[in-house]
Amino acid sequence: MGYGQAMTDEVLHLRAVGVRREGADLLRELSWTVNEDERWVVVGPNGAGKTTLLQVAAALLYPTTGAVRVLGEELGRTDVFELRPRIGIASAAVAEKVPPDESVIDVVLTGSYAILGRWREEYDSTDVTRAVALLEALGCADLLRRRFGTLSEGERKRVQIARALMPDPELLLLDEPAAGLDLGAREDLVDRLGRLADDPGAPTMVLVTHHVEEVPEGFTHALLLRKGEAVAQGKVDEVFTPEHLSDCFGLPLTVERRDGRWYARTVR
Ligand SMILES: Nc1ncnc2c1ncn2[C@@H]1O[C@H](COP(=O)(O)OP(=O)(O)OP(=O)(O)O)[C@@H](O)[C@H]1O
Repeated sequence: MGYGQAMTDEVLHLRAVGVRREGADLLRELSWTVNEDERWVVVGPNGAGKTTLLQVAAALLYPTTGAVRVLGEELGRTDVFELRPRIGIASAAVAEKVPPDESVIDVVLTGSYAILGRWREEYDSTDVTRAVALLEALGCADLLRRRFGTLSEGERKRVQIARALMPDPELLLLDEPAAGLDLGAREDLVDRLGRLADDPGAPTMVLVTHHVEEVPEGFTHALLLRKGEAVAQGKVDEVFTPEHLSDCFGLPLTVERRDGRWYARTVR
């Protein structure tokens, strides 16, 4: 099949993608395909290129070399302003741009239009009902009148995910959703994401993390990144081996799976 012909269930396709900035290769020769019913985790050490990859997948960053197709549209040949509302993204970069005075309900509502800061948009009652339902599903309906700037880190993460889901995206990208959370908040979030992953009506998901412990049950595939290159990719249990993870993090690791969750530690 030629590159121009998208498979019907393909959501994301990267072919030999490179991203170069100031002489550094942030991504190098990366080829990757994500299909509709898959839930992917992207795992790798600091600086591996995970956030860069998510920016490309979100149609926020064009690759220097190679080709990217997102939801059937080829980057560089499509109107990204039409494409972006079909993609939900929750990341620290997005959260930083939220005005601290913005109410939680408005942070979620403005997700419909992939914009930040409420400014004279009109929302109908179905939008409000949906925003409230999403906040409820993420366990934070009681926060809807609070100002975003007053929330704890864990509360912010959940509100951001509700916001990313607001436009009913076909692709949901989550950049380190559990970073900065305490143990209880992490487990709560991992559990909720696991339930979302199991929902056949949920969007295709890609979740970036440093820790295999943060991979929710129900995530089917993994991509290991190191220095901008893929170390391994495929079904999660074929990728999360001691060999691949040791290679990815550059130290000897043992890995185990218990009750659907993953645990890694250094070999002593
Ligand atoms: N504009 C830039 N110029 C040069 N290097 C850059 C630029 N932007 C990012 N980098 C570098 O690219 C590498 C990949 O960054 P990226 O944020 O994608 O990694 P990451 O895997 O998400 O890292 P982390 O886990 O620490 O968040 C890092 O080493 C970073 O310092």
